[in-house]
Amino acid sequence: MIEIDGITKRYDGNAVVDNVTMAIAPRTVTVIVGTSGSGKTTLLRMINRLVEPSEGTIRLDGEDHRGMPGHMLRRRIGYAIQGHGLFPHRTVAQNIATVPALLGWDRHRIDAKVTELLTLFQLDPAMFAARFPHELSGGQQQRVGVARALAAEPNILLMDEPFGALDPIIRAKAQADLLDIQKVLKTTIVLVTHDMDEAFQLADRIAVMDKGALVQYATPAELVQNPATDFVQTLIGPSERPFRLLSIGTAGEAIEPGVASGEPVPAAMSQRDALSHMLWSGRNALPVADADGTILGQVTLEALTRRAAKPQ
Ligand SMILES: Nc1ncnc2c1ncn2[C@@H]1O[C@H](COP(=O)(O)OP(=O)(O)OP(=O)(O)O)[C@@H](O)[C@H]1O
Repeated sequence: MIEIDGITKRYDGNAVVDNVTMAIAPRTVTVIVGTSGSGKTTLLRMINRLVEPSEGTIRLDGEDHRGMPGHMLRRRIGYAIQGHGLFPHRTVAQNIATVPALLGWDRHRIDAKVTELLTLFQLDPAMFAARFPHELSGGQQQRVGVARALAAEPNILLMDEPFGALDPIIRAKAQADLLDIQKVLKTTIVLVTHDMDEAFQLADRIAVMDKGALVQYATPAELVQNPATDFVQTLIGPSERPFRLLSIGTAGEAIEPGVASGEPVPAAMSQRDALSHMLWSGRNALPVADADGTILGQVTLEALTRRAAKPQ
């Protein structure tokens, strides 16, 4: 649990983060969004004390995070940034091993962790461990950056625009991989992004910042259905509202009994993508299959229309 309590950061008397209070539940993904300069990065960096708060408290599992020196705290909290920040003259394995080595892990444990993480991030250890960052693609460097942040098995991973430099296809894959990895490692993730699509794809809860203030902190669905301010409404994009609602539910959740014809869609597919399939194939119902290909029922245009509508 991360409890942020009345946290403020002032530079030259100006509050760039202003009295923010929020609680982040363990093993969830919280995404901080807002316009440029709204204080997102400053708020994130106060959690690991890369920026020292001017006022307020942050408690990690009940303990004031000022209870240990900043550099020790940062060894316990993973931190991944845009452009990955890898050390150019260290190999992939040495980069990933950075914090475990600082913590004094023995060689065997470090090697096992490097191999485990490279495998988890779909980078063959035999091929990648000894390479240098410049011998990797941008997407591979980004994965190594996140692997490095996770190496010391932190409970908390802070991510600042981690996918900002990736092209849209690699980015979508990186987002999906992050969710898979989060389910395995059960890390609490706090991620800053400009990209509302990314926020809706990843977040259990979204924190919206505007001029240093936290204007809404809610689930993606609540944000669409009940935006706290005009700013939140604008950020979501009024014409996007139905599609955002569909993007957070799966075809499996909209399933109904019945037999539809044609190629099935997976139950895990988002309702938004299911709608897209329907429109593109000119059908008004699609069969839905589980991971083994067993047909579970159908999803209909009518059901999706109902789910995309403003709640009454
Ligand atoms: N060290 C500093 N000294 C003075 N002002 C600062 C400092 N760091 C940040 N600021 C100011 O604080 C405000 C918030 O900055 P921050 O980087 O947290 O915003 P952000 O929402 O992450 O922006 P972006 O999306 O553009 O990265 C900005 O106006 C910035 O200029």
